[in-house]
Amino acid sequence: MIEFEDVGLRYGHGPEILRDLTFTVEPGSFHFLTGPSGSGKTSLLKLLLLSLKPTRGTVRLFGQDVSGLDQDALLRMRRHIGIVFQEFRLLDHLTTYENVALPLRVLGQPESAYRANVTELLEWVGLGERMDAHPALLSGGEKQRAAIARAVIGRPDILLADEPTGNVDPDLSLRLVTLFAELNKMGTTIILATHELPLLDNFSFPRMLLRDGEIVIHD
Ligand SMILES: Nc1ncnc2c1ncn2[C@@H]1O[C@H](COP(=O)(O)OP(=O)(O)OP(=O)(O)O)[C@@H](O)[C@H]1O
Repeated sequence: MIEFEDVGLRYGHGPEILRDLTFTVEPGSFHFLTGPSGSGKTSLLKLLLLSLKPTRGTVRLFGQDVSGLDQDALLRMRRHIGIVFQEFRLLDHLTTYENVALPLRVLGQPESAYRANVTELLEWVGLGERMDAHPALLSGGEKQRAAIARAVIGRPDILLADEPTGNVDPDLSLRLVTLFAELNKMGTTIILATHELPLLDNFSFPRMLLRDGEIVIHD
């Protein structure tokens, strides 16, 4: 599903910040991406999200070398990938329900086609009672669950998460990763970047450890 072969990335004329990345992610798997601050986790997620192109090597997603794809094909592929950003990126002028429904609205779906799915998903992530609230009134954990719901409403094949537990207490962190694990059980491939190593010990998923731009452990 995801194949990297000797991938390198540099920003502008700067040094290579990702080097010699060669790995495969099988469909339906769950990987933690970890490593110290500045090791390149966010940059690697951007390559996976197709918002950055590698400066060398080959990235294959869904069996296709992404370097040969035109803008339309990249956008089509991008629809199969969901992302949860650390800073939520919810729109304050929309309700929680409207934020989660937004990706479907943008695709032109009528509300009658998605209302029941959005409501069901919000109930599943524990926001059934909060769906009419605006994000400013949600707690950090509620915002994060809304961001997760928005990322998965379009049923992406791959879900990327950048430090999704960055702003919440350890108990809630554990519950959020458990939520990702439940999504994974339903078939979504997940790559979750975090530097919270103790949290990972609660789960047996393989870890990719980035150090100075290279993967040093992938088990
Ligand atoms: N747009 C950019 N232009 C130039 N250099 C960048 C850019 N974005 C990131 N970098 C550099 O690339 C390196 C990797 O950064 P990246 O954000 O990918 O690491 P990270 O592991 O996600 O860090 P953190 O855990 O602190 O978020 C760092 O040295 C950073 O300064």
